[in-house]
Parts: sequence; structure tokens; C-alpha cells
Amino acid sequence: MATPTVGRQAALEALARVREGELADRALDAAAHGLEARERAWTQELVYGTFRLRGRIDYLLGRLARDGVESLDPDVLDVLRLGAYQLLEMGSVPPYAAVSQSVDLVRMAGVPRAAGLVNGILQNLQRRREHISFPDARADGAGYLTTWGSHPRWLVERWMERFGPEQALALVEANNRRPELFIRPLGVSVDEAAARLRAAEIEAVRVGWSPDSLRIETPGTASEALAAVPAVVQDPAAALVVRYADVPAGATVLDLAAAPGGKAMGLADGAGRVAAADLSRRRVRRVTENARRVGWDDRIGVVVADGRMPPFRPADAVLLDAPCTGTGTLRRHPDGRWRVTPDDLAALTRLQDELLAAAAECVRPGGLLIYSTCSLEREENEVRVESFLAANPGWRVDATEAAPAEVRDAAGYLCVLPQAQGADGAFAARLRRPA
Ligand SMILES: C[S@@+](CC[C@H](N)C(=O)[O-])C[C@H]1O[C@@H](n2cnc3c(N)ncnc32)[C@H](O)[C@@H]1O
Repeated sequence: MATPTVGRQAALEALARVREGELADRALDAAAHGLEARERAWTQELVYGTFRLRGRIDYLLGRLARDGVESLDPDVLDVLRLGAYQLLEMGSVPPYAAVSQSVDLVRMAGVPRAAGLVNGILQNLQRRREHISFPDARADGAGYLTTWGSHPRWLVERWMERFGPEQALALVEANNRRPELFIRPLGVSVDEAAARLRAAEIEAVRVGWSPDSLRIETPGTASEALAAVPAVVQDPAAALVVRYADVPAGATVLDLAAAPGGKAMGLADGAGRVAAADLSRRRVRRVTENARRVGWDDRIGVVVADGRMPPFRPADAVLLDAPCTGTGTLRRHPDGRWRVTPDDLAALTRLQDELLAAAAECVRPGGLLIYSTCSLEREENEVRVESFLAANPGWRVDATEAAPAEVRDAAGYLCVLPQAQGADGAFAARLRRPA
């Protein structure tokens, strides 16, 4: 038996870890530990791509497996998914290698009896892929977005209802694109940062609708970019939350769900002092690392704390970047679409209400509360804010013009949509406590 490449072995292990409940980025870190940089990048593309297109791949495999994909052993199905992704999307992999390596992989996974099945299905996929039809986009929009669009049905149905079929299609397409790399410079202007990056032979361009962000155009240069300028890696939608918050210079800010710290760092670039708290001890370490990397340990104090019982005196401004379903960041976290359920949505809205009530207690009279999520779902966004406002007379939405008009809606909320802006989604509400 030939040995599959280490990248493919790591990819299969990462998929198994995700099945056990790990997040894809952590599963990949563990499985691809020790791989050389190129092999690791290749493995990441294979794993993330397989999650991104899992719905499409499963539909195709389902047309070729005699009893459907549900009947397959989970390891065998994962081997088939990885093989199918290589055949469909990785032009650098010759089809014979995608097939024969998958056969070796399923043997190595301890299911040698499935070698013939894997060989047959993948050979068939390669031969018949152009002839397998998907549900018609017009006649069966949800069917099309579920299969070709590779999203779970409950999400596409709610998005079709909310945004209409065309925008739902655009959203699904945006989620299926590979995310670009963005940074937010800290303590230097974006123009100065772009010039320093150019001197380090890294091309970076401004993002029209997000004035604090730079898109890095030179591939594979994230760590070089961070070595060349003080910055955090951050999607422009997240950078916009900080701009929209428009916290007065010198203010004391509490960030109650702060890890890994991108927004805390943005807030510290202007505010007086930021206290960054998070429930997760592991994740909160990343806030400390980020602050240390740019020499801002003195601006950001880091605390492990439950935001429902915040150990703080009232401050000028509080950011609650709440835990959420993350439906605005599915292109960056492609396993997220298969993980999140309608039950999670219900549980998260309860947690968001509790966190909002506790965050409000931490705002001094006349101070600011910024509530934000990276969800697209109204229940986690407008509905939470409006229920908070109804229960807390005197509080009001106090939007400024700090964020560009195209990302502010009529109610004064920040509203960034992947299908409109082509980046992550984000929502924020800037609320003022009565004096
Ligand atoms: C959307 S993330 C925050 C991202 C962060 N603001 C940033 O910009 O890097 C939500 C965070 O909420 C934290 N969290 C979840 N439940 C919490 C709770 N009860 N109290 C405080 N933090 C909580 C999670 O650990 C997670 O780090």
C-alpha cells in the first residue's frame, strides 16, 4: 500500500476532529502541526475548501453512491469529500493522483474494504461531473442554494425570506469565496502603513468603504505585514464597528467579550484606557499577545470574566461584541454553516439579552453602550436592541456619521452585508444612556 501525502493525512485528521466538535481552525492547527509552510497552506486550502463546498460535493457524491451519502461510513465519506474537492477545485492536482491518493487514504484510515468504492465513485465523478444537473435556480431556489450553493436549508430559507432570492444567491456566493487578507494599522495612518508595506515589498490597497483597513495583495505575507507595521489582522467589517462606535478620545472603555482582541486594539488607538475581558482564559491570552506585539500592554488591561457579572465600575463606554451565530463570517469559518443550528440561535439570543443587561449597568450616566455581532440574523441584532430599548426607557440610539453612510441604515445601526460589501457581515448599535 502506498502512503498518502502528509498533507492529505492531516486533512483527514482535521475533518475527523471537526466531527468530534472542534472548530476547523483549531482542528487544522492540531492536525497540520509540524508541516512545512507550503504543505500546510495546501492542506488548509483542502480542508477549508472541502467545508465550504461540502453541500455541493455531498450532492454530487449522493448521485454516484448507490445508497446515498448517509449510508457511508463517516471516514469513508470524509475521504470522498477530500478527493472530490481535489478533483473539482484543485487544478494543480492531477485527477489520477486525487483518486489514487484517496484510495490509499481510506486504506490508511482502517477501512480497506472501501478502497474499491472510493476508486469507483471518484472515477465516476471525474467522468460524469459535467453531466450531473443541480436543481434549477428559478424553479427551486432553496434546492439550488442548498446543493450548488452548499449551505444548509434552514439558513437559505430564512435568507430567501429576509433578503429575497437574488440577494440570498449573492450572499451564498460571497460566503463561498476565499476570504482576502486585511489588516488594520494601529497608531499610524493607513497611507503611512501602505508606504511602509511597499518598502517591505508588500502591496496593500485601501478599502473604499472601510477607511481604517488595508487589503494585502501580496499572497502569503500576513506575518511579514505585521512585522512591517503595527497592526492587527482584521476584516474591514470588524474595523468598521470600532469606527462606528466613535468613542471620544481619552475615554475609558470596557470591552466585555474581547478575545482575540481586534476591536479592543482598535479602541485603544484613540481611547484612554481599555479593559478587555472575556470568559475564555485560552482566548484571552491572544488579547495579551496582540497588545504586546504592538507594545500596547500599558493601554489594554486584560481580565478573565463572565460578561454577565462584570467586575467593573461604570465607564465612559462599553463594547459588547456579543457571542453570536457568526452567520456574517461563514466565508472565514466555512465549518460554521454546518455547525450552527436554529437551537443555537435561540440559546444565543437569551445569552445576548443577559449580557446586554449586565453591560448597561457598566455604562456611566450619559455614557455609551455599543452592542455588536458578526451575525446577519435580525433576532441577534435589531430585535435584541429594540427589546433592550423597550425595557430601558431613556436609552436611545445615538449614531454619528463616523462610519460611511453606505453601511449605516435608516435606524442608525451599522449594517455590513457580505453580499453588498464583499467582506464579512457585521451589525452594531451605538446606544446612549440617559444622563
Ligand atoms: C465575537 S467574539 C469577540 C471578538 C472580539 N471582540 C474581537 O474583536 O476580537 C465573542 C467572544 O465572547 C466570549 N464570550 C462568550 N460568552 C461570554 C460571557 N458570558 N462573558 C464574556 N465573554 C463571553 C467568547 O469567548 C468570544 O471570545
